[in-house]
Amino acid sequence: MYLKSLHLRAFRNYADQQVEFNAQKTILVGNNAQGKSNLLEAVELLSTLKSHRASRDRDLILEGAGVGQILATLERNYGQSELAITLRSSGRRTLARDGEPLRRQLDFLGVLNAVRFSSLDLELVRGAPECRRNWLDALLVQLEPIYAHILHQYYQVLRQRNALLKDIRQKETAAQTQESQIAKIDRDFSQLDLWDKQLAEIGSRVTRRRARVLERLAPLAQAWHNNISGKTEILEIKYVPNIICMGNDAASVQQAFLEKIEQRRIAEQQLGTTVVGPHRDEVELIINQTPAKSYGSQGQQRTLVLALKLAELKLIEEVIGESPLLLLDDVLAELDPNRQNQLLDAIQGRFQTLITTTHLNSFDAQWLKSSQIFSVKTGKIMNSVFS
Ligand SMILES: Nc1ncnc2c1ncn2[C@@H]1O[C@H](COP(=O)(O)OP(=O)(O)OP(=O)(O)O)[C@@H](O)[C@H]1O
Repeated sequence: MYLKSLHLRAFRNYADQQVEFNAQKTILVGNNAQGKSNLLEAVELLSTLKSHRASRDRDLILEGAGVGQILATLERNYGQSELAITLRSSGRRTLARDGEPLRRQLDFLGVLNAVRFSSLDLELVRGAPECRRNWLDALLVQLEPIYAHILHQYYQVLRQRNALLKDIRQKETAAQTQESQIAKIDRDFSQLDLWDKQLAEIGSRVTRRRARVLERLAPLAQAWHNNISGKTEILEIKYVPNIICMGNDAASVQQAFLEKIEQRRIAEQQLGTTVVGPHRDEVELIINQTPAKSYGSQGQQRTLVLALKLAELKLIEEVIGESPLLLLDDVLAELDPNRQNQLLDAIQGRFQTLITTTHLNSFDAQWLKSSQIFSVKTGKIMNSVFS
């Protein structure tokens, strides 16, 4: 797929900016805080409808404006697509594809696929399990947009179940002094049974999909890691689901889920929260039999993240049948020449790549020659004197 143009209206620090892409590689060069990452963020939004930096749409809209817009023209094997996201400070977003308003996010997701790689991605190795779950979920949404809906449903059920558990705990405390609370608790328990079933049903869909995607991703990442490390390191990626089950069929996972809920019932009631389910999954990253998180050197961790990102690119390409975009946010200059070359070799003109950087000196001359170079200054993009 190829992003032909992008039009940002009142988005972040861009008032009204049109960008036409005309090379396989685009380099955005500029000082800090000029708007380079903001442009990649717009592409990220087109791809996932989420930003890793903003939780509220209000922050994405140019300060002082009420409405912001991201418009894009994308070329895919099946033809051209026009994408539009309208952001409102009041919070309601609207989406359109080829001029038609879309009611479901699902119909927007999966049109533009992209893999983002930034220095923040080291958190994938170093950060809490949540970072790895989020990464895996974002990848799944790209491969299978319906997963966004499944995940949304799961967190909805989880929230309701947590509220009920909290309520039961409060009533139990009160029941020690008031008889009238006991009947209410009985009613809550029968409601809890219903939530258990829903949690197990939707939660097992999450667990099974995460297991499946890691099964496909792991060998790709292993091969890249082995290659980049000069065959000195062996990477292992292990999915550690909260619900452990021998089979991966829906019935077995659901059964294991319900059994675990039963085992942890007292703990859940005492804590007043759900302790069973994929919101407690972990993905272990192990290099030469040692957890990368605690023992990996910075260099090893960088190699690992690079291997994961290259594996993501390959997997999306395999599943979608088209090459996704690659967004490199200030990351190339941080890689040593060996890793830089590995990455550049892997891209080989196959993936449209948008790169942000504060300086061009670390780039290979050949690379610069074949790239389109823009300079970014206070929310304005100009053709660079280097191109
Ligand atoms: N909603 C907004 N309205 C106006 N300006 C904004 C908004 N959100 C962010 N900015 C501005 O955008 C700039 C940050 O841009 P960006 O994150 O793209 O930096 P960058 O060019 O990638 O730099 P760095 O190399 O530091 O990452 C800051 O000047 C910030 O004040």
